Amino acid sequence: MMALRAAFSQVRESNGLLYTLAHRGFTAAARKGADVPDVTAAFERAITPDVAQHLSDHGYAVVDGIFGKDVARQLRAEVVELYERGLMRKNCTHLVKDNATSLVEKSHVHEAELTLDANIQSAAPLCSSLNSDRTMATLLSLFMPQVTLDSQAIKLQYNAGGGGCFPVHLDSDEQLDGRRVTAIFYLNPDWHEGQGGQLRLYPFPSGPPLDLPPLEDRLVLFSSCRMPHRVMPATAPRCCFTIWMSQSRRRSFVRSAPSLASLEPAAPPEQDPAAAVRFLMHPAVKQHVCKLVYGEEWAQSLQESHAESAVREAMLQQHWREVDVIRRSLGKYLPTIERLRQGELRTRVEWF
Ligand SMILES: O=C(O)CCC(=O)C(=O)O
Ligand SMILES: [Fe+2]
Repeated sequence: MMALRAAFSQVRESNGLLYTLAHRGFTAAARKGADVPDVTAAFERAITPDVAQHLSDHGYAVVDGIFGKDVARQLRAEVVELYERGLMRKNCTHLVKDNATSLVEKSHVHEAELTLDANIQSAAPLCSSLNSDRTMATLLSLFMPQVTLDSQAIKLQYNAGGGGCFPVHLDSDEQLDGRRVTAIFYLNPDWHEGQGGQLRLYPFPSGPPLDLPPLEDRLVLFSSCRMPHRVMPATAPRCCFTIWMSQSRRRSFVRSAPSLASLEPAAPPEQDPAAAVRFLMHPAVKQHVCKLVYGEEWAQSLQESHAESAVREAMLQQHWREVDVIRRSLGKYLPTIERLRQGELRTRVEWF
């Protein structure tokens, strides 16, 4: 542990630019009369080797009490202010069909990307200062040698309630972009069960879906490319912000997408069940297995997240066509998939 801490200080000291940016963020917060929180210390307390180990082994980790109540309230106030000043945009689901992308608005969910917009940065100085601090990415890279997180982006979200939610999705595709770790900070004091809005993770096949209430001052980390998740309908306003940490420099070393045929075991699943499980758990295959296993729930979440429209219908039809194709191409593995679903087969998942 001491050796790791020493290595961490060296990394930090060699990166003066990040410190300057973080300091500018704090100065802006201070000008507004806010206390100046020590964000670096908060991240150092939060991202321990144990947290990184849990993230690595299970694909997610939860840390409560990140900044303390006062800072959490300041962060929430910034998110609410951006919403009330009309500086947020409706979040959209992207439907890619016949080489064209249509955007389908999610009901009630509003967002602002801080990274690109100087106006929004100055309206939310504390949130911006969090994104300028690289401690979280540095520590995760140190404790999880599978990833080298060298850039990050932040998005603020205001869900106005009234059933606002997200469909089941992955945040990223490792063939297409560098996002590897999603970190969501929740900012909802006095949350109670009846308000919904839980983050639901699907850590298949390690366990059943897991509901995490969006509690004030809670941080949830998970694998951007390999952890399917959704947000349950929220009946009350719900605030959070997300930091996506990416490995941009090593992207070119990421293996290219293998074909299903090249991964398939030579022996049929009855003869070599272990090889069948390995095949089904390959990240390129597992995402399809999840879509099949949670097909109904996936469809329902698409319906709940968007108002009725022709594009939503097209999205649902596309979903069911995909599920059908997956079911047919994985036909001989269906009994193995069912056993995985029942938790009868133990297997190690590579989450990163
Ligand atoms: O609001 C949340 O809890 C998660 C939002 C989400 O999944 C996303 O922005 O991609
Ligand atoms: Fe997401």
